Amino acid sequence: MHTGRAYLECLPREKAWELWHGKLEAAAYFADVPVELVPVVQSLGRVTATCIYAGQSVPHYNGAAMDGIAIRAQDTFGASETKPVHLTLLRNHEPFIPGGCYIVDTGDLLPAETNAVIMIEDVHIEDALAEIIAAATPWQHVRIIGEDIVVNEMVLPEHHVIRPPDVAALLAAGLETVEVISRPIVTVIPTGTELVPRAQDLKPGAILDVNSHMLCAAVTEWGGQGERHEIVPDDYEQIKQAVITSLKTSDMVITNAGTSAGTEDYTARILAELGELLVHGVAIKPGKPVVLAICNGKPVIGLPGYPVSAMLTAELFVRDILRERQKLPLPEVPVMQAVLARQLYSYVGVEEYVRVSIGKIQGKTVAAPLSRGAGILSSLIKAQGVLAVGAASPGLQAGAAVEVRLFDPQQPETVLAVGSHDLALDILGVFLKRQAGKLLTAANVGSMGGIMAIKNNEAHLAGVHMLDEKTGEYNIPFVNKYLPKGNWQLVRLAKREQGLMVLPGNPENIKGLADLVRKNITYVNRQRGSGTRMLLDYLLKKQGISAGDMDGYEKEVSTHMAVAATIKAGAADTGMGIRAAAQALGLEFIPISHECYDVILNFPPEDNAAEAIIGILQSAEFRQEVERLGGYDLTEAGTVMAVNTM
Ligand SMILES: Nc1nc2c(c(=O)[nH]1)N[C@H]1C(S)=C(S)[C@@H](COP(=O)(O)OP(=O)(O)OC[C@H]3O[C@@H](n4cnc5c(N)ncnc54)[C@H](O)[C@@H]3O)O[C@H]1N2
Ligand code: MOO
Repeated sequence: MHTGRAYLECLPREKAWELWHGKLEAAAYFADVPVELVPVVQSLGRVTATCIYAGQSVPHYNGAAMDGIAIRAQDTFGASETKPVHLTLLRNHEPFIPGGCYIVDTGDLLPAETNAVIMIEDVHIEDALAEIIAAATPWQHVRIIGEDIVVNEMVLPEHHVIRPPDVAALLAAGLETVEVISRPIVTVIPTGTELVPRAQDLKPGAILDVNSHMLCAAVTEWGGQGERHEIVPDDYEQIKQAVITSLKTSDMVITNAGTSAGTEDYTARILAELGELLVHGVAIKPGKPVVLAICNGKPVIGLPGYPVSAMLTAELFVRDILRERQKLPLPEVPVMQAVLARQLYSYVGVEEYVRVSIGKIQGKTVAAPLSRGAGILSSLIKAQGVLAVGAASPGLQAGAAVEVRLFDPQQPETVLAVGSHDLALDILGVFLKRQAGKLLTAANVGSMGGIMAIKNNEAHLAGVHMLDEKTGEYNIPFVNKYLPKGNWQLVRLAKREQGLMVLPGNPENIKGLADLVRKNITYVNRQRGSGTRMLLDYLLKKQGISAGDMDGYEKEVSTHMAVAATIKAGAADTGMGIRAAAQALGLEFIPISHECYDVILNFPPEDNAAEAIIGILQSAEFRQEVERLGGYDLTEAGTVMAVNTM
């Protein structure tokens, strides 16, 4: 039965954490932790449960620390260059006699009754006699018993993360096993009737379960042991049973999806029934509907279904709980100060996490926001970090100082591309990494957004394809108009084939733009300001076709792929876009025109990146790789179309 009550109360993140952590602490979740014995040779990264004491001394015998002769020190007293001492060389099995010595190698057991070693380079051996010209001090060049570790001495303290030299020290101290804190077992239960386990089972409306694998991987990264439960459909009793069963074998249970207000979102009610529901709803975005509960003294957490929400809430509410349970140190979060590349609106009352690409441009570090949708998993892949827009903030202005939480403290040198995206840019990124060791990061904001980013020194590179209706010329009039200053150059990347996409077999027999005004032909358009829309308007005007006579001119979508998907779904007969999009969805393509996709490069003169990029664009390897995508002509790639050095 659905109660209709959506959320308890959206708590601020800090409050939710305090409640969550406080209750777990009160339940002794961080104190009573299971331990286990593991072979020392498999203990890397584990955390010692107790202090570990040596079972034997290291070394456990007195041994030679150098190659040389083992002697009794008092036999050498008084030796000098003018009064050398001669010692008798004894064989290994011969008993020691005063004035005798043995040849030893580093690590050899020191022969009985000797107490020092003289290095071989300080000895002259002739006729079974060793001549020395300096006195030795007792125990010189000898590794004495326990020099390193003494039996019963503490080798490692408790709650110590075992590193490679620790493995060696434990073994040297005579230990074969070590008591460590057990890895917390975390069962991840993917819920949702729409979920399927394998890509081959996908059909419209079905969703591939990727989150459970992502969350198990995250648990592993945080020291735990992720156990994936099989998919449970949206059924109150089945989810409840899955949680009950999982609780028996786990230290923590994560359910994924079903946290929100939908008719089949049961998580919160189930957890309230099974234990104490602490939180349902945190004032964060993404991740608002997260559910936190304690059942049988164990944390049970309902993570939202959208992948980005699931990942970010796991980082907020799972990671440090697991680390603390294992006594693992909480790593310091690396942060970087940056300026925001463009304006960001945000909801007041929720803390919003925006994934960003980062680049250092003309001396300042710029953070360019990426797609914000909770379902846009690729934003987490492309981003170098996340910035939090505080709950009280309605948003941030372009140029605002922000602090970015970095995913990786080691930031490679980046080339930040802001503008219109094209598949060729991804390939440029691969070449740039190979040849110049730089990472190409991209934020897609359209051509005009790219020009503005260059103008404000907030991008190294901008992809642009803008047609000037008056001259029929691409890009050059725009850079000259909007970028009167700055150290930029406009470089040709490709000519892209633009055309009409139609269903396979071209059922309406569309041949060109003139067909768009035919009765019964429906069109799907690109949004105003997009390069494709500019091109269509230009060509319509040139051919004297009135947009008003078209059915669907007003129907707008915002990507090439969305045009293709609309036609594929039968919601329009045709629409304009690039060949690669038609190819991707198996549509037929009627070529209409070519457009010029160029890049504006913005690097200081001393930076060789611009040169490297132009070199790549001109290379045969790059051209071939891009042309293979279909619909690209790279004959002019790498040609500088316009420059400005003001
Ligand atoms: N009326 C309202 N609707 C929604 C609200 C709201 O406040 N009022 N909140 C939205 C927010 S915010 C989020 S986040 C989501 C959370 O949704 P649920 O946790 O209930 O999850 P589902 O609706 O079942 O799934 C959301 C989405 O994620 C996909 N999904 C689920 N599991 C997986 C998985 N294992 N692997 C990959 N993808 C998965 C699922 O198919 C859906 O597409 O609710 C909003 N709605
Ligand atoms: O909380 Mo949801 O994750 O904002 O989309």
